[in-house]
Amino acid sequence: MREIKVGLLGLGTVGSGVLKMIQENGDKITNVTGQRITVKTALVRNPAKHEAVADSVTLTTDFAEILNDEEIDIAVELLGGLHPAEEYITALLKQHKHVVTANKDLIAAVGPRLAQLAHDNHCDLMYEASVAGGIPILRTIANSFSADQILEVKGIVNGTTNYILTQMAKQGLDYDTALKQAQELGFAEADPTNDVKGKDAAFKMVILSHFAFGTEVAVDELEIVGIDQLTKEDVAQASKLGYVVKLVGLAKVVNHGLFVEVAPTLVNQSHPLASINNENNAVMVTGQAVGDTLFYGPGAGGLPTANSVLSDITSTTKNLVLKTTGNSFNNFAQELGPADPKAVSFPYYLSLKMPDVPGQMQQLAGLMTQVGASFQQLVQTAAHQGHAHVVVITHAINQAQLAQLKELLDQSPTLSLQAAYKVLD
Ligand SMILES: NC(=O)C1=CN([C@@H]2O[C@H](COP(=O)(O)OP(=O)(O)OC[C@H]3O[C@@H](n4cnc5c(N)ncnc54)[C@H](OP(=O)(O)O)[C@@H]3O)[C@@H](O)[C@H]2O)C=CC1
Ligand SMILES: N[C@@H](CC=O)C(=O)O
Repeated sequence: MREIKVGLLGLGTVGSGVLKMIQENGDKITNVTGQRITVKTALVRNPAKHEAVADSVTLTTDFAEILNDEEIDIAVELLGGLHPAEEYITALLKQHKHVVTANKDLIAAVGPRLAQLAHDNHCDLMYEASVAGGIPILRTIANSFSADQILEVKGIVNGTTNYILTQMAKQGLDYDTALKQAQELGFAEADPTNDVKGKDAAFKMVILSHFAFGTEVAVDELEIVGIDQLTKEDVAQASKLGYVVKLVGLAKVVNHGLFVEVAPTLVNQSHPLASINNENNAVMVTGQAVGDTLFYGPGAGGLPTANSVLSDITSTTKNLVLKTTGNSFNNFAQELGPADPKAVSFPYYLSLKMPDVPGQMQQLAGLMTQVGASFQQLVQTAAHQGHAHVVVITHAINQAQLAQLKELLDQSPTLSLQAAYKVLD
């Protein structure tokens, strides 16, 4: 039996989970892979923080100790952020070390370049944990949907925002307290801006799109709206109308074009995504042959994410034994342009403020008619300080109609659009 030595880059929430699993589940891992996997060295910023594990693993602040250690076969990058992660992974692959990472920021930005570099150096580069934490979704799409045409992938792919929304809706917590709890529980990124602004979910949708549709999408090509502008009033109003507000990522092929978006969405209470609470994630994959499938589990947290990292470590270990390293994690590639905005339709929830004077509703109805939109539901809440608040759910309108309606409302001297969220029934 060979000993496969791992170098860990990072010993935080996920890194310490990986170390714990390797140390505690060693026998099971050996049973499955036929090899003994051990962590030899861990790169950290502050070794004093990690004294508890100092007798079982060498702690270092010098990346070269892992890069130049010929005994280390697999390096696991769990530092987070673009730099120095990109430089370290590049150097490791050039040094013929196999790499496992959970870094969605990096894979969404330069994944294809790193995959090519891995291939050129006959190395594995795997990143199951980069999407939806503990849900094994990337390998499932790559392996189990290999022959089906995927039509749509949608879901809740950020644990922090789902935790915040759940705690606000069910426990009545305010936004800041819920975010603080998500940070303390290890769900949020070191800087949670990307979580709450929807960018973390967008990175994951970029990676999912690459696997599901074979297409490279740049994160700055996506429409991204976070939860930081969401009001308690909209959440409460949605609830009265029978909806739960969730941060939903959606990627869909429409007429040979790809539509990808991350935005707060009103999800009908009877929809499977409505019951996904706290840090849990769920990804719905719709295939032409298989129909709708749903994958559910913890989307953040040390041990659940570590389990996905371990699935990559054990896969790479098996490849090492079989001498089959260097194959791409995702083999599907095709060109898809952006979807025609006129072909992508959803009902929308519109929240509007207007002076509490006669004639405003007629004006709104006039603008809606101008773009070919119509009311499905309309609720007028009690006027306050001379202003009325009106909530509308439209029948399905396409993205071009929505953009036109937003423009008309922008030009209106009296009607003010506060929020526009897509509706999933
Ligand atoms: N937390 C989660 O639930 C999930 C996280 N991920 C991803 O996993 C990765 C790790 O996340 P997480 O464990 O939460 O992050 P943490 O912030 O908890 O841990 C980061 C670790 O990296 C070390 N580190 C950071 N920068 C450097 C550096 N320049 N040099 C040396 N060491 C460094 C830190 O050292 P020190 O301890 O000394 O400060 C720490 O041990 C990220 O890419 C994240 O997006 C993916 C899915 C879920
Ligand atoms: N910050 C991320 C961690 C997992 O990817 C999240 O909250 O989902």
